[in-house]
Amino acid sequence: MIPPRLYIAVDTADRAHAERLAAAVHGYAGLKLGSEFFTAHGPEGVRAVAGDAPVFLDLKFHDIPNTVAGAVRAAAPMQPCWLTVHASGGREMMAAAVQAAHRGEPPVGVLAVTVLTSLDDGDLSRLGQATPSLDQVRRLAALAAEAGVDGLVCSPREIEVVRAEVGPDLTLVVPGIRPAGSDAGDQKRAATPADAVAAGADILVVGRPVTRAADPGAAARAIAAEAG
Ligand SMILES: O=c1ccn([C@@H]2O[C@H](COP(=O)(O)O)[C@@H](O)[C@H]2O)c(=O)[nH]1
Repeated sequence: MIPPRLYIAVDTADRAHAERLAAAVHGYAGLKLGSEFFTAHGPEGVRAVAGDAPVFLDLKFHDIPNTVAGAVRAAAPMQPCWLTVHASGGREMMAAAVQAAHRGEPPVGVLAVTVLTSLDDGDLSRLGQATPSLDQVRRLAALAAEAGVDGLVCSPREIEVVRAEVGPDLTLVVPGIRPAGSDAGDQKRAATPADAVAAGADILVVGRPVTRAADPGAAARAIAAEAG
């Protein structure tokens, strides 16, 4: 199977809704299952809803290295293509995650989340981080690359800077995607599918513009077409 360029964020605790979304996008998008779905339904729910679709397990692990490595080992039987850790957990933690993920059979790809796309420079400043988001993303991306991760999660607005920092080999996964005219919601560093792909995104992550659409299948197909 060709790895999907589009993952739909199935952020719901309603299993029937998740199953309908999975059916609507089957065959041309993968499924990103995160803390809302996983907390409600666990590994069994992930397996049941995903079926044969590629799974991106977005639990954003952030803990000491030993604990994160254990969580990655525990996630491996779900056979996700990707899982996430927070880059701000540090190089040692990311390296422990990578070691555990690559020992799995099949190995799992580790993505490091740089700076959440829901944060802008004002939010970061209120967290005591005066450095602009672009510089924080660049620094975390470099650290994650040193730790050996397979890819990075960044906003569409940082793709070019991140690519220049880490080179061509890492997969750049980009949430904060909003088709023109759609509601940004809590996303503060967002862009359209076409702009994200033009900037060099490898994988787009889209949630509410698809999951809250009257016809999620049609919405996902339109985004896939725009992404090319
Ligand atoms: O920086 C990040 C990291 C992860 N996400 C996740 O992507 C989706 C986006 O959903 P939308 O409904 O399209 O906003 C969601 O599951 C987040 O947990 C992110 O948005 N930003």
